[in-house]
Amino acid sequence: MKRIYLIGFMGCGKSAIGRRLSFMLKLPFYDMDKEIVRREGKTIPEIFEEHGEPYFRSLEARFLREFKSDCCIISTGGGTAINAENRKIMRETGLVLFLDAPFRDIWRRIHRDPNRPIVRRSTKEEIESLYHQRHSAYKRAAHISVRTEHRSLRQITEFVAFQVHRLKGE
Ligand SMILES: Nc1ncnc2c1ncn2[C@@H]1O[C@H](COP(=O)(O)OP(=O)(O)OP(=O)(O)O)[C@@H](O)[C@H]1O
Ligand SMILES: O=C(O)C1=C[C@@H](O)[C@@H](O)[C@H](O)C1
Ligand SMILES: [Mg+2]
Repeated sequence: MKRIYLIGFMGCGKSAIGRRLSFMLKLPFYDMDKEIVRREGKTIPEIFEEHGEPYFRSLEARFLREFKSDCCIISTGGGTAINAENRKIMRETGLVLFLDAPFRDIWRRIHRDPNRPIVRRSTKEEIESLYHQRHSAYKRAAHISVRTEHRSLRQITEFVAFQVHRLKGE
């Protein structure tokens, strides 16, 4: 089996679902944001502040280009799927699932989190506009979109696991 990528906007649940899915499917789990933080020895706000956003984007692209393992779950960063080369790599090396959450759920989850530099530097209106701008890139990247509204983390994880088994059986 190839890789399973989770994509979507900040706070849609990529990290939370990825961790649960890895337990359920007994597959290794990689959270791209955490891998980048570990490799750089800096937090994401520090990387943005000290080196700028383009440098962070280059680290995401390099992670995907150089990553070697198969049969694993990868939670991407919220901006990973915006880059066309990243989309191509993900679609060619795995199954790409878009966790499609409504903006009001997203905003409730992220607006007080200091670890997301884009949220820290923007107004609610700016984040909402970014959410709409990015939506079509997530759709383009994904093999499957999963609507998360009114669903618990457990329900979403079970639904994603079901989709993975269904596609494996085809
Ligand atoms: N369907 C859901 N029901 C309840 N809580 C949720 C749901 N989805 C996500 N959450 C919670 O919202 C918070 C943000 O989720 P998470 O960190 O997984 O987002 P993310 O997509 O990884 O964001 P980022 O792109 O910034 O890394 C977490 O506390 C998570 O447990
Ligand atoms: O949506 C984004 O651009 C980001 C999302 C997070 O996962 C991190 O990758 C970082 O905070 C940038
Ligand atoms: Mg995350």
